[in-house]
Amino acid sequence: MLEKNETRPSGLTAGQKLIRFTVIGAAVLGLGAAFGYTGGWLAPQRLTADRIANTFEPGGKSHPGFRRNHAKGICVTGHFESSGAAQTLSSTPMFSPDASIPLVGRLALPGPNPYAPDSSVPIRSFALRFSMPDGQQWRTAMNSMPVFPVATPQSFYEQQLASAPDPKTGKPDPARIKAFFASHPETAQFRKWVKTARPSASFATEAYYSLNAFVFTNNEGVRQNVRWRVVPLGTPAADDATPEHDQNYLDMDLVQRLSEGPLRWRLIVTVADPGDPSNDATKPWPDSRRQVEAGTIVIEKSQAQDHGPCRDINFDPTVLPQGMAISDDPLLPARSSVYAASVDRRTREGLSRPSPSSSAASSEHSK
Ligand code: HEM
Repeated sequence: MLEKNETRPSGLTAGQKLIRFTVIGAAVLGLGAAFGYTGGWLAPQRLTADRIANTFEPGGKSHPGFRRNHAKGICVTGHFESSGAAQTLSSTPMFSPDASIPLVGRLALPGPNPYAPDSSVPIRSFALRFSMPDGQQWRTAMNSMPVFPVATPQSFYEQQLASAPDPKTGKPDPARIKAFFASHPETAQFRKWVKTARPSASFATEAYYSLNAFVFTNNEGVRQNVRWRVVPLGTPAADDATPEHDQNYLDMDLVQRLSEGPLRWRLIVTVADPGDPSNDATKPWPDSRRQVEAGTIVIEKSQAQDHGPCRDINFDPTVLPQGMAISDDPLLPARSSVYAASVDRRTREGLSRPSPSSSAASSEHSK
């Protein structure tokens, strides 16, 4: 309360007001510019997560509710049985001797089409989310090829553009793909692999690779660069998938195999030698590197992805427990932000509609 004889401050002078408004205006403009920069509106050529995500919607068309990449897939559940051997590499509770960790996974085909024929691509994928008793998680998304075509998000983007369907033919233009490969010699090892790769007729017979490098830290604080892969255990090779196979051959094969018992993969960690590149997924490490068998992945059940437990999971490979961290591989942060853009789009669009692949495996199968 003002005393009777007190006077109010006389107010700001015109000059002071001008300064105040200028400062407020600058702050608002600065904030807007920061949003604009982050959103890529100020620099249309700058590579953003949304711009990469758009490449999975060729011609501006998408399949609402589905993952923007690896759209056709099936959920699986099971657990991981630790051997204890990887405890020397990472302090994660998952690698404690005799740990048994529940998991939710997803087996899938790369590509944005949830109705793609199983024989359309020679690559299959396996994503896993391990949930530890103390609430920590390890999420990993692996592909069935031992080497990635490109090393950087920019090259990935260029490859996506080069292999997009030509609006005139509806098919990728071989000349553009050839030109991309010619200007990207780092794709050589991948091209060599892809020449002999065949689309397998089973998810169960494939090995799946982390491709990116990560850093493991053990209880003594020793840090080492690693990659990992999962290798099928006791599963004889299956035939190649052919165009004659049913659209949902892979799902039906999985359901059939699980009705006979669980499927198993060995989780093998490869430890880098000093000097092995950790920032370049186009360069596999030599086979002679130390291999540590961390344990066994046991898959017991499958569920259609439109109502299964994997549907809403973002298998972001940067979600890691204590004792694991991302490396300096530039693909990892890019993957994290583009997966988030994909999750944002698909969850905003509503629930995935049942796909042909879903209907083939709409009941749970376990033994
Ligand atoms: C910059 C490079 C990459 C980009 C932009 C990219 C993009 C994407 C996107 C948008 C999704 C869908 C995510 C979702 O909606 O949940 C996805 C899924 C997936 N990606 Fe990548 N990816 C990249 C590199 C890789 C690499 C190197 C691997 C292999 C190790 C990989 C393996 C997978 C797998 C397995 C899935 C399916 C996950 C699931 O089943 O939900 N990706 N990717």
